[in-house]
Amino acid sequence: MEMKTNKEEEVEWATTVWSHLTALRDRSPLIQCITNFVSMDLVANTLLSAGASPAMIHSQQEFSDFTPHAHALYVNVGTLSPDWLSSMKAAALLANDLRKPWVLDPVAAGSSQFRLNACLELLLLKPTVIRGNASEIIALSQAGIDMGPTKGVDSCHESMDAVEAAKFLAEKSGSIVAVSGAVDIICSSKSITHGDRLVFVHNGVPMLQKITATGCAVTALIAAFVAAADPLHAFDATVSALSVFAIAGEMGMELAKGPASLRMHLIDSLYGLDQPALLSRINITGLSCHNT
Ligand SMILES: Nc1ncnc2c1ncn2[C@@H]1O[C@H](COP(=O)(O)OP(=O)(O)O)[C@@H](O)[C@H]1O
Ligand SMILES: Cc1ncsc1CCOP(=O)(O)O
Ligand SMILES: [Mg+2]
Repeated sequence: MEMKTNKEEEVEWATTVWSHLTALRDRSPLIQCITNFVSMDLVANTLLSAGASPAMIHSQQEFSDFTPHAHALYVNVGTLSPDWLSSMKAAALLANDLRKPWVLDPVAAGSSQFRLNACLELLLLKPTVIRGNASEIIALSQAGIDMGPTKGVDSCHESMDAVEAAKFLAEKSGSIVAVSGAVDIICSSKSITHGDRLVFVHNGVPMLQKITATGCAVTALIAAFVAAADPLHAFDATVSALSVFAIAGEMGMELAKGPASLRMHLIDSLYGLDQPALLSRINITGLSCHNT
């Protein structure tokens, strides 16, 4: 295999991310969201501004009519209760039967035994992608060993501390695993279609952590990018979603005075993101296609 230079890698990623964003805008996929009460507004507005179509449909009675029309399912355990959990499992099973991608956000996975068990049960239903912060991914990878420290929905680890946990979880689950933080990490294991891959996205601004539900919103965006992509390109679609969201955060930060105005400018920047802005900011390391 020929080694690529950093510049070649950067140009290749810029082309990949732009083509995934264009596909999302052209196809405008319908995303079924079963997400927490805190995040519903930001998730829906993020999906709309990126070009997708969100629908918050969480009642099992509606799934047989609605889910066949959705292009992907997004499941988020942020405000979990036992009946929401049965809805989530029913929706994930149906998505699998219909061969539609589904994406899991294990919010605060290590905060209680109920939540951790729920996330592990959902993992058995084979999400296409799992996206969490470092503490969430570490909690899932160590399940049964140690609950570890918790700060609820926020992370008490740096994303780079979760590289080994992410690799382990990707191997164990067969899902693409994404860890958000100062550096976003995306990995998949050799045992799955996407091969043995590890990619780092170096975009974003720390202020994104001061807006509730930005993690939930970027996971929903992953569902939309994966929905608009060929299933074989789900890994690159995941990288693209994380990169586009973080770049919109950087652009929004240039106009913002604090978290509240960043929230507004983030959505505007996502809506208006064009190719020159993307090209000038993109900062991804790791190969953009199978290296075998
Ligand atoms: N220190 C940071 N610097 C730059 N971007 C960050 C930082 N921390 C988080 N982000 C970005 O904020 C968004 C939400 O991630 P994060 O805060 O880790 O999720 P969660 O809300 O699930 O904890 C992601 O786009 C991520 O890249
Ligand atoms: C504050 C809070 N409490 C339960 S869910 C939630 C939102 C968490 O959102 P995120 O993990 O994206 O910051
Ligand atoms: Mg957060």
